[in-house]
Amino acid sequence: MANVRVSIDVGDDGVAVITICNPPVNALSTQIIAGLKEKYDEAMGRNDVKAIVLTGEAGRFSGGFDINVFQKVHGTGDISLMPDVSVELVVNTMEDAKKPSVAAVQGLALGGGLELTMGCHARIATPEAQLGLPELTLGVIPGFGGTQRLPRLVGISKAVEMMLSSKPIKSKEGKELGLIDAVVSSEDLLRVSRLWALDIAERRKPWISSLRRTDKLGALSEAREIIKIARQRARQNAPNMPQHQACLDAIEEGIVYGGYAGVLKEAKVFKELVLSSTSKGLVHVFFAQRTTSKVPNVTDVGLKPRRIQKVAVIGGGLMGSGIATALILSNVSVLLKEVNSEFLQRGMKAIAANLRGLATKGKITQAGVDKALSLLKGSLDYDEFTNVDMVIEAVIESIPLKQSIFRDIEKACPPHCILATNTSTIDLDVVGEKTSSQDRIVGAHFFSPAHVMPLLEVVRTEKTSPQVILDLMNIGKTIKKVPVVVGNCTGFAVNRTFFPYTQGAHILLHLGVDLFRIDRIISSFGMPMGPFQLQDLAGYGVALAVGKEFASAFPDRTFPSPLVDLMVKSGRNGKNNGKGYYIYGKGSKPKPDPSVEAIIEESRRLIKIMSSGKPISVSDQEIVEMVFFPVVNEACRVMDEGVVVRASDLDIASVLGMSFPSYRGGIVFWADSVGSGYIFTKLKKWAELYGSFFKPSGFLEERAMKGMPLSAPASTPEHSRARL
Ligand SMILES: C[C@H](O)CC(=O)SCCNC(=O)CCNC(=O)[C@H](O)C(C)(C)COP(=O)(O)OP(=O)(O)OC[C@H]1O[C@@H](n2cnc3c(N)ncnc32)[C@H](O)[C@@H]1OP(=O)(O)O
Repeated sequence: MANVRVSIDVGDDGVAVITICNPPVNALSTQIIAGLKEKYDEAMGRNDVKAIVLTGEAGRFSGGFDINVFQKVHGTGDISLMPDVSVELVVNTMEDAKKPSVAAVQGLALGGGLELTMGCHARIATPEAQLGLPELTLGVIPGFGGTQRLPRLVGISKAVEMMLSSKPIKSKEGKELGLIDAVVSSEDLLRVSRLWALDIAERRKPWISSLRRTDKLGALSEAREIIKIARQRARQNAPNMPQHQACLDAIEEGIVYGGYAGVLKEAKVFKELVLSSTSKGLVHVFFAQRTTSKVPNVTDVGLKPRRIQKVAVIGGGLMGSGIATALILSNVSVLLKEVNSEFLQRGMKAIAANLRGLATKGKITQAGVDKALSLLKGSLDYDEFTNVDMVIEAVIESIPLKQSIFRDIEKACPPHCILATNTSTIDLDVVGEKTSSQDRIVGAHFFSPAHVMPLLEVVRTEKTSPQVILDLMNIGKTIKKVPVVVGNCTGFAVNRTFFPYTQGAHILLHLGVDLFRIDRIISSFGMPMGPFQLQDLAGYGVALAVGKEFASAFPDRTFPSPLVDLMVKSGRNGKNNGKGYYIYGKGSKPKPDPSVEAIIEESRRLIKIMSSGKPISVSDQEIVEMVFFPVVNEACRVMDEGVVVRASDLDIASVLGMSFPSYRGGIVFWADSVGSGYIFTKLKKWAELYGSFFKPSGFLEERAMKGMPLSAPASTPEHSRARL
């Protein structure tokens, strides 16, 4: 591509400005890396060049190594596609050169971008610049020397924190830590950087190679202690993810044997990790998340999102107050409507409490809380709905109530206003049945707590206009959600796909498998908690209501477990009343409650699915499969019916809506790593043994027979009975 290049511009002052240009984030593609080497060689060879300033075009230094290359390596298994940057470019060409380099950093320097700056002899940055090493989020470790140079510039403790958390810092903090040498305005950036480079060349300022520094490393025993603690923490916080320990290995190697040995170790470990399944999953999620914003016939037809300044939220309960919180936090004015002043006050208080919670966790400042609250107004009628751009209804799941609200808001709101509902169970066509505004009716399905959970299902009906979908996607992004456009069906994409999750677990339990073993195994697979603990958390009211919903929509594949009913009868309601499958005490971890065993036995007696009353014997792997393969089976139906635009949207929905482990790439990606044939065979066997709940769908069977991945796009248009 013509606009992908590295340019060199030598001034009268003898400074060569080398600029990376690869829109939009100046990613370090193979071409850019070759260009950097070439321009550096040119600068070294020219007599009129005394020093170098390295920078990025269009206000961004660099978003790091080109992640597309990882994807190519994953697709081909060919690790030789990775260019040799760490030694060849950063050490030999830049850091050990006979002319000094200064990095002029604007916008962002992430991953390989920040690593290039650390190979320079000084770094000048503008105040807003973001500096970070987020490689671990892609299943790898920094691979251009970051594991060695960052500890030498900012000290081991901070470097470990930055790498393991993947969180960037701003220039001001970078300056305090010693990562940045000077913070200047963007107008001054190049001028100051040129002077700085000349000052180094002419020895007015020190010529420092980061890799050779040791002054920030401290005593060996201290360094080892920091790493030991970090290892323990990573084992707890990032189980199943090898990159955390591997990153610490590389840091430790450099501390013990010196920076250069560390660079070599880093390069070796980096290449191994690039080929890991963790990296494959995480890189897939990176691109899949960005692909959700590309919706055929919506985002590719030249429409522009309209500005949404004021939103009315109807209902100040758990969901309504969460949604309102998310909106005001992102500068959108909210009118909160309730039926009486008591409920309104309760809603307003809940919003204030949400904000306080975020402030306590240090996520926003007190000024941020005040600013957000100034955008909130309460209302008991529709008088002020005349100038709202969008309404989000979030009242209880009652069809007549929702229908009457939609009739009212159709009259009260301006004709451009988007009419959205947060229903999770009611058909949108039914919600809007009594209006003549079907084209502006859309689902805005948030997940609880709405101000925290990142997913927003944008539910469209056959009549919702592309403009309305685009507007909702846009406001979703404004409030920092990831909008995924889905079709209108029972449970939409996430709840529909995951309803067999708990069902599968209940079948296993009734086949005699220990409840706490199921939860333990599913947690170690990577879910934040097992299906039973999740039921405790959501409350049994939700479990019963949702169970009924799915039983009537999909009677052929619902397992009629009597257990939740029995739990309620015995006075349990999960976490809400402290008594569920687990016992919940204040401030302590949930403890398995052995007394539920009697209730489970009663449930088993009622349902009698154990053949000759004997528990089945299953391996840990089979437990994972009996819980997740039915989920994959439902995902197949969701894809077949066109409820999602593409398979990878379901991956993102599963990761962000259900906390399916991102390092497994999402539900469909994971299923493909297991293989459609294997899943089909297993489900077929279980269907014969345990009934129709496990019966493989037509879509799965077809893919299995053809040996096709589940994520492959449908080969014929009629394959997909698009519901979108
Ligand atoms: C060897 C080294 O140590 C290894 C590495 O450097 S690994 C890479 C480390 N860098 C990262 O992880 C940063 C990844 N990128 C990001 O976090 C964000 O994209 C960002 C903060 C840079 C910009 O965010 P934002 O402005 O919201 O734009 P965003 O939509 O995410 O990205 C814009 C486009 O750039 C692409 N992009 C971003 N970073 C990229 C990268 N490092 N490589 C390739 N493409 C990249 C995105 O895929 C997207 O493409 P699309 O428009 O075709 O969908």
